[in-house]
Amino acid sequence: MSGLLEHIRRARWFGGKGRETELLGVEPLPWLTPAGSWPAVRPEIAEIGYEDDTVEQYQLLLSYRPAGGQGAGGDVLATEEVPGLGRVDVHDATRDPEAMAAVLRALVAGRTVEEGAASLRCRTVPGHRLTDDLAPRLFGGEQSNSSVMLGEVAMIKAFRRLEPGRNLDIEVHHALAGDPRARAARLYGWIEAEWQSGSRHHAADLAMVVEQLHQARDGWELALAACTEGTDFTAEAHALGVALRGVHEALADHFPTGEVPGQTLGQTMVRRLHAAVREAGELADVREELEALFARVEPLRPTTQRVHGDFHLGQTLLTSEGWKIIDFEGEPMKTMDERREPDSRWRDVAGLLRSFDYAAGSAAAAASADPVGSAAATAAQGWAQACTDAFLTGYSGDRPLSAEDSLLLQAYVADKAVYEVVYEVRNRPAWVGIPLRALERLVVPDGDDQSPGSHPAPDDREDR
Ligand SMILES: Nc1ncnc2c1ncn2[C@@H]1O[C@H](COP(=O)(O)OP(=O)(O)O)[C@@H](O)[C@H]1O
Ligand SMILES: O=P(O)(O)O[C@H]1O[C@H](CO)[C@@H](O[C@H]2O[C@H](CO)[C@@H](O)[C@H](O)[C@H]2O)[C@H](O)[C@H]1O
Repeated sequence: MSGLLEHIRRARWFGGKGRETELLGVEPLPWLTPAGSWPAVRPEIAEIGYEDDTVEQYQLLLSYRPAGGQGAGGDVLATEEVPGLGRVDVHDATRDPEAMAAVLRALVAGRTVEEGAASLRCRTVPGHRLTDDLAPRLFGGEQSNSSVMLGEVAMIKAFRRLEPGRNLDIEVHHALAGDPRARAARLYGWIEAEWQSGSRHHAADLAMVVEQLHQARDGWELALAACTEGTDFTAEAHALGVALRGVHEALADHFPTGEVPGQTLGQTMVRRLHAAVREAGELADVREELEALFARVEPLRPTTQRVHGDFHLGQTLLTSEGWKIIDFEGEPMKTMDERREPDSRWRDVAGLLRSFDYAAGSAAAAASADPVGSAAATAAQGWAQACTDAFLTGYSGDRPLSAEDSLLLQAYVADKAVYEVVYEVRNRPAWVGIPLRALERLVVPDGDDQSPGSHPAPDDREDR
C-alpha cells in the first residue's frame, strides 16, 4: 500500500497536497478485462483520510502484469500477490496504452460486471464513434483527472477524486448534446460503478468518453505565448466572450434557473475568505477590505443558473470551429453539492478575467525577476487589460455593464483570486504571488481604479 500512497501523493490530480494524509484502504472493483487476459485492468477506490476526519475517495485505474515485466506498462507502483493472478507488478493504467486499449474494448462491448455488492457498467450513447482499433495515446496535460486520446476520434478522461452520483461533466455534456450554442465536445460514453466499503454503499462515475476536438490549441498556451511576445489577443478574447455568452444561454435553457439573496452570496464569499485565511496567512493583509467588498453585494439579488464553475483559459480550446469549452466539473476544491448549485454567470466571466491576469503574471515572471516594477510587467498588464476589455465587450454584446453587474463581477473576481491563493499554496507555491498581487490591486483605497482586471501602473502601487 505504501507504493500506492506515494503514487497518490505525488500525482498532479491529488487535491490533498500539503495536508496530513492517511491511506485508509483500497477497495478493488470488478475487472474490466476478461479472466486470463493481460494486462488485467480494474478500477480501485483509495480512501484517503485527513487529520480533520474528512475522507476523500480517489480512483486508481490500475493495470496488472506478471512481475518483472521489464518496463512494460510504465512505472511499477507496487509488486504484490493477487489472488487469481499470482505475483504481479501494478501500474497506473492511464500510463499503459495496452491497458487503455482493454478499457476501450470494454466500452465498445458495453461490458457490465457484477461481483457481490460491486458493479461496473460501461455505457455508450447512440451515434458514438468508438471502435476497438483506436490506438490509445497517452496525454501529458494531466490536471485534476487523467486523460488518454483514443486514435483521432475520442478522448477518455478517468476521474480521480470521486463524487457520489452523476459526474457533473457527464451531466452537462449529456444535456448540451446537439445544442450548437454549447461549444462542447460530443459525449460518446462513460463508465459507472457501485460498491460497498464497510457498511456504506457508493455509486459514482469513473470515466467519461468524448469526441476528440481537432487542431485544438489550448487557450492558456495561446494567451501566454501572445502575452510573452506582446502579440494582440483582443480578437480571440472578444470571440471567447461571445462563445461564453452562448454557452451560458444554452446552460440556462437546459438546467434550472433562479435567484440568490445577495446576503447569502456575500456571506458565502466571506466564509470562503475566512477558511482561506486560515490556510494561507498571506491573505490576512487584505481580509478587511475583502470583507467590505463582499458586504456590498448583500443588497443585490443576482439571477443564477448552471455555470461552468471553474472557467479559465486552460478550459478553452481554439479549434478549426472556433472556441470550444471543456471540463464542466466546477472547482475541484468544492463539494459536489456546492458545484451543482446554480450560480451567477459572473463567476465564469470573473474566472476568465483572472486567467488573463495569470497569463500576464506568468509572462512577466519569466521575463524579469521583478514581477511588479519591470517594463515587462507593465507591458503584460497592459496586454491583460486589453484582453479583459475585449472579452467583456464580446460577452455583453457591446453593452456597458450596469453598476450592479460591475460590483458582482468585482466580488467574483476577488472570490476567485482568494480560491486561487489556496490552490497555489497547495499545488504550486511559486505561483501564489499572482493571485495575491491581484487582490492587493483590487483593494486599493477609494478613488483608485478598482474595475475588474484593471492594472494600476507600478508607480501607483509603490505610493501605497
Ligand atoms: N475533447 C477534447 N479533445 C481534445 N483535447 C481535449 C478535449 N478535452 C480536453 N482536452 C485536452 O485535455 C486537457 C485536460 O482536459 P480537462 O477536461 O481540463 O481535464 P482535467 O479534468 O484533468 O482538468 C485539456 O487542457 C485539453 O488540452
Ligand atoms: O483545470 P482544473 O479544473 O484542474 O483547475 C485548477 O487548476 C488550474 C491550474 O491548472 C487553476 O487555474 C489557475 O491557474 C491557471 C494557469 O495555470 C490560470 O489560467 C487560472 O486563471 C487560475 O485560476 C484553477 O484555479 C484550479 O481550479
